[in-house]
Amino acid sequence: MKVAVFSSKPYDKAFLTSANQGRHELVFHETALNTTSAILAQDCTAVCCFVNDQLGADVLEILAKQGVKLIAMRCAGYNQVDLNAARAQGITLTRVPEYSPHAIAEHTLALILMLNRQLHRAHYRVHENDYSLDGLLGFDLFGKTVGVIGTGKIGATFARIMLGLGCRVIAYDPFPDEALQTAGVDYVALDALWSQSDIISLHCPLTPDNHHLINADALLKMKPGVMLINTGRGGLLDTKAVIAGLKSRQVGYLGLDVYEEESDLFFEDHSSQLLQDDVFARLLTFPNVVITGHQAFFTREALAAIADTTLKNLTGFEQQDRTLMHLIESP
Ligand SMILES: NC(=O)c1ccc[n+]([C@@H]2O[C@H](COP(=O)([O-])OP(=O)(O)OC[C@H]3O[C@@H](n4cnc5c(N)ncnc54)[C@H](O)[C@@H]3O)[C@@H](O)[C@H]2O)c1
Repeated sequence: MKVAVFSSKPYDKAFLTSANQGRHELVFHETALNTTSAILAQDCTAVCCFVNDQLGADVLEILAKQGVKLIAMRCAGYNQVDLNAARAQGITLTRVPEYSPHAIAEHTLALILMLNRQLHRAHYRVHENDYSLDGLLGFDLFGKTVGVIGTGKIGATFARIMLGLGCRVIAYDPFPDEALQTAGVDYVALDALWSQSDIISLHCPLTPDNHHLINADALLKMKPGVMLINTGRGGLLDTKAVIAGLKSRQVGYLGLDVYEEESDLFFEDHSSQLLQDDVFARLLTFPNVVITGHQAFFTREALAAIADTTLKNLTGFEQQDRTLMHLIESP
């Protein structure tokens, strides 16, 4: 089967080619999928996409007209896919529901430790022969309350890590996980999570219902100086409201691996260009904000698992064997 792989980086090519073993004809394109680049999928039965490829109704229509029958997402989230339009166009959707929840959960912990112990600032001080500690004061994680929003595969893994560090873990999820409750996680209402948490971490999918879940109202209910961590999806957090919270010190620390407008920025080297996004530029001015460019998933184990499941999805579609496929069901 001929497959156009969009937004492909050298590491995607390496892991997908290795998992493919020559079975499918993979055509790699560095460009992201959008209305202009969709033409590159001509003659392809499938396209393989990543988090910032555009899969709105307009792109899906172009793909369908060119004969594309399958969109194989090589990620877990699919908030950018117009599911109704895909169904209307008769396009099948697959994804990689699980690759390494540890990769994202461990990166979440890295952001927490970096912010708390000011490692980003300490690193530069030492390189400037400055060993003063003023301004680097942290706090013990032991005994602090961590609020986890969404306790699926990643949130549950993260919750267990924080329990292991001696934190009190509270969570909000419409579908509580009994095993986590047994392990010591208390499920609470959102308002209680806002008011009790020293650290709040987002691990739910972005849906129309929870866009800007963290907004000005929610921020007012939180403990002053709260630490916010978002490795979920950028749209879960109202960035402008959080910037106001940082300025008033209601938000004490902010760790982001995702950003609302990341599709214009992340995964590319823009170092010789001027940054045009003023909101993002403001975030970069705070000493208590750490941002990574959607790299939480980026471990060897995760990339190997993503490639393996993506190839199974392609082969399952070709063989019409649903047991091999991880389908995204229509709403
Ligand atoms: N930064 C990264 O590199 C990266 C990588 C993978 C996934 N993610 C993000 O992490 C999210 C979670 O991934 P997962 O594999 O744990 O998914 P999952 O499907 O296993 O778990 C999601 C959980 O969120 C819960 N949920 C849904 N809506 C909610 C809401 N409004 N409030 C609270 N909980 C809600 C669900 O009940 C479920 O338990 C993905 O949807 C994706 O957006 C980020």
